[in-house]
Amino acid sequence: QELPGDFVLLSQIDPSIQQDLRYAGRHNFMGRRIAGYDGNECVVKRAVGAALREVQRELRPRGLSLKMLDCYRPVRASRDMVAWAQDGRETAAERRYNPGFSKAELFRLGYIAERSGHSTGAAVDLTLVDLRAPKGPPFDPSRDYADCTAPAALRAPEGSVDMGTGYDCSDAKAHTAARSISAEQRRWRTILVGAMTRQGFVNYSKEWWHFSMPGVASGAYDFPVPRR
Ligand SMILES: C[C@@H](N)C(=O)N[C@H](C)C(=O)O
Ligand SMILES: [Zn+2]
Repeated sequence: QELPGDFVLLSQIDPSIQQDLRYAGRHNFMGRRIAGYDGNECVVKRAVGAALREVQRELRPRGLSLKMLDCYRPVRASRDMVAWAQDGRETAAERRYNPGFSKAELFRLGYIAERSGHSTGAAVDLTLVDLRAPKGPPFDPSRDYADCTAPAALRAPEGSVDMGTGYDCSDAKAHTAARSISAEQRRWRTILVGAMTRQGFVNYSKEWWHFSMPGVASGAYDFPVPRR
């Protein structure tokens, strides 16, 4: 597959890193595939991919794996998010991701960026999978799950360790340093942030899952996320 600039498929750098690009399907805050996500394939700048391979190398002997939730994001996807946030409607399923305020506030409060670092290939959203834990149920789009701040057994399943909130939970509980989580949830966040920081990534304080690599970005791109 031809990719512009210095972009690579993460699967070619480290196929052991799990991928569940949530914006390529229905299990996300918009409840549908987001524009530009033609496939579930993590694309990043080469330096980011190399650093993720090193993070994975550190985690694997501990029985853990990275799971990518978002990688390179086409500019058209951010435009789709802006239009959705301003459409004046809000379903209960959408509200699960921002239980404390309306989706129209998501950009002003810093939970989604109009010009996202993801579009440069230098930012990623990710979590940890405990390779020794049982697999857990799949996401069922017809079910009424509890909101993203609820206990893990009640919220939509994500097939990953319990970080205290679901992915893309726009709430103070998702702030990386939140005090309102358990010691075990804090321990998982500390493991993820520690492993990523050691390879040069910087965490975004409002989202335990969002990391970027300084010095790698060189402009925003709009090619579609490829199919596998
Ligand atoms: C939307 C969320 N996954 C995210 O990535 N937020 C940051 C702020 C962004 O949009 O760049
Ligand atoms: Zn992100």
